[in-house]
Amino acid sequence: EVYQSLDAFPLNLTRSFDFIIAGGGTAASVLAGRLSENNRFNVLLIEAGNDTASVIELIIPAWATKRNDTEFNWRFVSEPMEGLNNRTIDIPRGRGLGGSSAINAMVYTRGSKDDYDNWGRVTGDRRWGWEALQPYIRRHERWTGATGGRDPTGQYDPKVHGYRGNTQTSLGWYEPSDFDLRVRRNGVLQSEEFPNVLDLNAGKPIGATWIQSTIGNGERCSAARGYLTPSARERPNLTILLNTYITRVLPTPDNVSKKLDIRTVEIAPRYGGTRRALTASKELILSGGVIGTPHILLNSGIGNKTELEALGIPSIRDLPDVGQGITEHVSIAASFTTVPLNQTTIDDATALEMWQQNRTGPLTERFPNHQLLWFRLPKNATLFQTYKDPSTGPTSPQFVWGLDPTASGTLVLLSPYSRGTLKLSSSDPFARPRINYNLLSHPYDLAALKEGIRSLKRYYSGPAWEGYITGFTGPDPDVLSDDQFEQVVRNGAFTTLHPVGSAQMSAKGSKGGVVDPELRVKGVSGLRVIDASVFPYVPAANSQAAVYILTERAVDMIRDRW
Ligand SMILES: Cc1cc2nc3c(=O)[nH]c(=O)nc-3n(C[C@H](O)[C@H](O)[C@H](O)COP(=O)(O)OP(=O)(O)OC[C@H]3O[C@@H](n4cnc5c(N)ncnc54)[C@H](O)[C@@H]3O)c2cc1C
Repeated sequence: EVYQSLDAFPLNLTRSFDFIIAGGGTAASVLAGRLSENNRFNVLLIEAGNDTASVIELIIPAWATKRNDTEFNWRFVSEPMEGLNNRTIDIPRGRGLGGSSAINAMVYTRGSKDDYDNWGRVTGDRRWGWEALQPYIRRHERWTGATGGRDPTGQYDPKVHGYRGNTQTSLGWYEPSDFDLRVRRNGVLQSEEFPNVLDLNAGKPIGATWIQSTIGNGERCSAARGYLTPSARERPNLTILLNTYITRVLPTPDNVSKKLDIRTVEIAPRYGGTRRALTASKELILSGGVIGTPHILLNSGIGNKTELEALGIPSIRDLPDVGQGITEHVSIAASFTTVPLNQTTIDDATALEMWQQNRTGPLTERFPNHQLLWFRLPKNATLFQTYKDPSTGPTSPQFVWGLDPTASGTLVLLSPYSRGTLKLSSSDPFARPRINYNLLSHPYDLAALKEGIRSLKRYYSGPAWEGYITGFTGPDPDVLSDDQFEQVVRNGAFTTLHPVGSAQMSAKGSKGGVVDPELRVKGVSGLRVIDASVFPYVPAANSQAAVYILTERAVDMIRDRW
């Protein structure tokens, strides 16, 4: 059953809930869908926003940004960052069922083998490594081929996909363009540094890859649409409560064990009002995302004791790492010039007709480019004489660049050293938290972006680009002085919306971190955190696939326990 608001939610619910999932986003939708498959489990999911599943702008892939309003987007704003010459940046995050997966750009990239092996290393738990995660990597996915049914042979590896999962994935509807073929030709001619890769989701995405998306039959497949399907919503053991704000999690008052037990969630109507408390009989699972989760923990008195008490919030568990260590990809714009391009475009009315008639055409895509270039710097790059490479290993790209026919775009640094923080601004749970990613606070990140630009220059000087690329507009570290380059980057850098790691998992005995490798809050029983906040490192990839993988893994940990 779906309740539209707390007011509509019956006060005298006789049912008790085995699991309460606090937050209704990407991870939460997977949890609610999977746990309620077992009719022994009574599951309640609580979400601050509205339903998203039938909002047309959130279904048509090219229309994703049309609902960039506060209904479906929290629209946080960062604090001024020193590394960005005191600029603030916008921090969009999904609000509504499916969370960020309902408003994101749908790019489907799992990351590299080393990304996951590194999770296994830092948590001392091999279950988080690439090989051990293979069943979960496939379990969430339903590969659907290419939109419109064209033959995608040679653009993906059928062996590495899942076919029976909930998240529909696909290649785009377009046939490869002359530009795409030029990219592939260059992949052969420059195969040493920029090879062609058959499938970006096979564990070693280094080279030119075709883009895959969480799109099925020309429609966005958010976590809400994939897991909270009409038939899942009909389950008598699944309750969804919308437009309800989680203020805090609360300790169990009559707890007899010495260990702090937390299974109660305090909630209020979306815009404030009388608060209520609900207790799970088995577990409370926090899935508020990279901003919501640490915000709720801190509001509850779980975090840095000194800082919380200074705000007048009684500490119930001193965990100084709550809100610490947020990692986000940092990016800069760069542009090359090309010979005049003869690009045909389809007008808006025709595009809409194509989508309506048979779910084809440009509205089935979010981006105009069909391929991505993932790359690493040469092993002997002088930069590594000064800095240890922060990327997780040789299968992890250090950069990604969208291969757009205009040869202009965004260069993304995938493994930055800089780490950020989230802190409370007041003891009011409705007050916005103070978010500072500290972008470009570590000198490696700036130095790496400089080398990344040089790699792009080498790429576009490859033999296949003769007669196509005519120049480089910049920012060019070989033309600008060091100081000029630095100022261009600091004044222009932005992010790619993949923040993670505000409540990180760490090894069982480790004093650092917020959750153990089973994602239980350290020193607390009854409470897990399952979402992107637990990632100890940002993957060298867009972050949603890793959330699906992590959550499917976590579902089995919960099932094993109960
Ligand atoms: C605009 C945008 C574009 C992106 N593009 C891509 C992309 O192309 N590919 C990709 O892989 N990744 C992309 N990402 C990132 C990816 O979507 C996220 O990493 C992932 O969805 C996060 O999942 P999550 O479960 O951790 O959090 P979310 O999905 O954000 O879920 C958190 C949920 O908790 C709810 N919540 C928070 N606080 C409270 C509270 N106090 N009370 C009640 N509910 C609360 C929120 O409303 C939300 O529904 C993008 C993200 C954004 C915002």
